[in-house]
Amino acid sequence: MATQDELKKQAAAQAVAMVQPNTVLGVGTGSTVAFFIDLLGQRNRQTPLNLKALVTTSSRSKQQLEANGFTVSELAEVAQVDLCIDGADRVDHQLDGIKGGGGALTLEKNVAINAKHNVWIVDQSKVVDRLGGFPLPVEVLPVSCEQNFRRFDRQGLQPAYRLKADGSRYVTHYGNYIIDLHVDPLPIPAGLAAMLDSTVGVVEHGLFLGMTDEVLIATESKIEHWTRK
Ligand SMILES: O=C(CO)[C@H](O)[C@H](O)COP(=O)(O)O
Repeated sequence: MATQDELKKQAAAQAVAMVQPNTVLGVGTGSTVAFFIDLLGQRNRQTPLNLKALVTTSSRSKQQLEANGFTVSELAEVAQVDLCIDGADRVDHQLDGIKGGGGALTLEKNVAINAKHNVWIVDQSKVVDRLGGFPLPVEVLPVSCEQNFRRFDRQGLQPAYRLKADGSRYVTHYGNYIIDLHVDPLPIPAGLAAMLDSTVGVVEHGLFLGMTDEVLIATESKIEHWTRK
């Protein structure tokens, strides 16, 4: 039986084959994407891809890309991303998902929304019938985080600040906190997304609805290839 890491690597390898030379590539964050970056580096060393530009969604991925010989640009420096490859924490059969387990949701959503084509790479453990089974991250401004925490609590969303190993609050790349909501399954994801989108002090949330075009799912027997209808 393949390990979870072997499955992640298989999905990553398939995504590497989708990258076209002379394009602008977006690269996400996470352990599956980490396999993608190393395999992309291998391919680029064998046959240079001459990417026009490459943007990424975290300092972790940036470091790894640079270690693989890539030059990384800021999103603001590129007009549009041709293809974005990212992981996901959960994905349902409508290709909606929960992301942000690694805390990079704000930049991930900004890169994804500015990409012509989005592909998620996941192993079979991420697939769900109904979105849930994973805390929903919400990035909040520190200035109103307590009010929003209490608001989420009153709404029954079971909020918890994301903490670091030392017990202090996790701080995002942009200096904000993450409140994880523990609702499983999410009853009406689109309604929750709309509520969060209109909550002052919420910077972004991990509901990625209608955003990805394809999902590559590594299962024991094959790579399933789901595309948005
Ligand atoms: O959204 C993310 C980071 O914010 C990742 O894409 C998501 O957490 C999946 O990570 P992994 O491939 O390690 O399971």
